[in-house]
Amino acid sequence: MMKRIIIGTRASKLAMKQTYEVVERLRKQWPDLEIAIEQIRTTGDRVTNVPLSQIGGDGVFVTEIEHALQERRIDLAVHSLKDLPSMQPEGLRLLILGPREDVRDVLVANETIQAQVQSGLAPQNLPTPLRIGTCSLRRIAQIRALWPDVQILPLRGNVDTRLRKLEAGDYDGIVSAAAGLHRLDMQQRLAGRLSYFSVEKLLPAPGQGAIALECRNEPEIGELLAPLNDPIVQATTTAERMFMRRLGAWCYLPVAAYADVRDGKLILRGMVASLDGQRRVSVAQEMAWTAAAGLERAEQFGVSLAEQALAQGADTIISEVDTKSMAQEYQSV
Ligand SMILES: NCc1[nH]cc(CCC(=O)O)c1CC(=O)O
Repeated sequence: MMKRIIIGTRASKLAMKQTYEVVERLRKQWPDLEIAIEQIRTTGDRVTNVPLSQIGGDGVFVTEIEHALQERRIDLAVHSLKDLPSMQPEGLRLLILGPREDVRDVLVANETIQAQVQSGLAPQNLPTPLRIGTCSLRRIAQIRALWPDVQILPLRGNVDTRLRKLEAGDYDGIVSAAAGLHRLDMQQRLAGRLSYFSVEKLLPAPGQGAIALECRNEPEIGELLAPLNDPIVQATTTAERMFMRRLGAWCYLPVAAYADVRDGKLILRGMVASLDGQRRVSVAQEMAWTAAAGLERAEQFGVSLAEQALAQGADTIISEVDTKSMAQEYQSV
């Protein structure tokens, strides 16, 4: 059994909060384990004024951390699963922590539409044009389907930066993952200004709300982390990520997927939409799920749902997304 481990993480508030959560869980499980934390600066942290897709797209928040794992400078990395590319690097594996945070996206309103948020956001009550900040193609496509006249404005940065830009009056509202706001205990501060999108209205990104533990594929560290693994969240997020991977969807495409397990059934929903919100392929499928079914079943399930989406025209929608021009401004997480 290992006596000491080094955990690598980004330095953002959200990343540190997630890391401390993991440290606490490890301490409970292994009281004698020595734990050190090493903060790692990623390309995504260094370059903040340029759209993510221009500085390398996929993996800008994780590549440096994965190198540190491969070079044995750290033993464990804590990530938001959503930030990880759907292809796993050689020699590294993922264990998913449970429980999963709220998977939904949420609209954070500024005072221009706060009253409408409280009365339920009927489209006819919203200002025209409604100015919404997001950089995610997945959110853009689905928000345009909900509110056809919406004006989408690019918005990047960590949670604090995004909220600061909202307070400055640049937007009527911004759309974020509820999980990030909840983990940073922002609900109180934002009370009365939050309007949650049901997953039916705005399907989340694969892995949204889940924390991933990444380590070398070696038995010693695997043994240490196994008790923290949540097999259900591991299976559902695996299905979501395989849906994404089969579509060849790098993080700048408008692709969404969400799975959960209810009454012994794994239900997976997937969606691909055009950026104008006009065309959409939505697919769903369920299978009996028990822990014994194994992850491979969940993987195949994600692939087969993606193939259904392709058969219904998802490939046309994907190929029509003008990735060159869109990639300059937006990403999809
Ligand atoms: N790269 C953005 C990112 N990565 C993880 C989260 C939130 C937490 C989560 O979904 O687990 C966010 C913020 C957002 O999308 O609004």
